[in-house]
Amino acid sequence: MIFSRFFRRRTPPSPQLESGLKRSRQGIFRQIVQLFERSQIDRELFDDLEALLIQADLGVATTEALLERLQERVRRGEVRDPVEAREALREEMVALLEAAMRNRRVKIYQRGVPFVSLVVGVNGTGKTTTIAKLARYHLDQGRTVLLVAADTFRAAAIDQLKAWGERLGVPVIAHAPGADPGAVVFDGMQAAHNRGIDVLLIDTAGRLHTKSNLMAELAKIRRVIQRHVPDAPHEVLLVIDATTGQNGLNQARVFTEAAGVTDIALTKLDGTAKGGIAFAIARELGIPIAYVGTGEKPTDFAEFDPEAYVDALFFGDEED
Ligand SMILES: Nc1nc2c(ncn2[C@@H]2O[C@H](COP(=O)(O)OP(=O)(O)OP(=O)(O)O)[C@@H](O)[C@H]2O)c(=O)[nH]1
Repeated sequence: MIFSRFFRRRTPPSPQLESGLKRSRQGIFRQIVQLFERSQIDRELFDDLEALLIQADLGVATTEALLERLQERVRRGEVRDPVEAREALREEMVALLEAAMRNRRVKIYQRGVPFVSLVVGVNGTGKTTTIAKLARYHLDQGRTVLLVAADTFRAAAIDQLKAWGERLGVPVIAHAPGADPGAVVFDGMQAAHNRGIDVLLIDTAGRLHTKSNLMAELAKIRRVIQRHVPDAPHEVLLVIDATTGQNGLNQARVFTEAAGVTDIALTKLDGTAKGGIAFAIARELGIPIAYVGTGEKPTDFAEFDPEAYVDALFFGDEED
């Protein structure tokens, strides 16, 4: 447990996060921890920290903002040696994630009114898998779930959602490939009412066509939803693939402008050493990360917690 000597861990470990962030922790974040084994805070330490944070995918703007906060604390005399600087870095990283979390809408689940979640994002980011994970999460909380295959553009997407529905024992509303997504959503809303469903998870088409097409399609889906439940969708969840790094952030900007995104699900954290993308998302989009995906199984999923996330980047139970 070499890392525990360097940072004070405050959150209980989350097994999903701990294993999901292993590559990040054992790669760049280990090097970041090691920077603070030096004897003094100097220019070189900040330069090396800057390079590593950028390498970890925090992006230039977010890295500069973090370094500025740290340097300010050094100037004020609050941070006097590398050990204090490590602790300050941890605090600033948590604060950065928490700032976006303050924009979180409270999720209210009421019996008799379906909670409608519109899941958006580029194909291949893990949208369908995330829907399966969310379905399992809501089932575990005792809620009934219905899946809606509104990504009618690809036959495979419909089949994949049906397969998950079967595995999880959850009904799926689907039409033939090429059908009008609005019509599928209409049937989904009606089925939710008739069956007294608590949570409706809607899979949408993720092809990166023009922003105006994307907006038009999502606006239509919204109108159909609101005919049944005026204050829905209650959640517009954007799925971002962590392995695509800064590119994923650019896609996110398009969807944020087109879809009124309320929450982010950050997937495939297990497949990257660049877990720093979460900080760039939080700071540059200001949208809360609600969930993280840490593998292909429905259980490889966790609600996002800023402290647990930062701690999992710095601590692990590996003995190496
Ligand atoms: N390692 C890992 N793989 C994941 C995760 N989430 C999804 N995947 C995999 O990523 C691939 C794409 O996931 P999908 O859920 O099909 O992605 P999608 O966005 O629905 O994409 P389309 O089906 O192309 O619309 C699949 O092989 C998933 O098993 C994750 O958190 N970790």
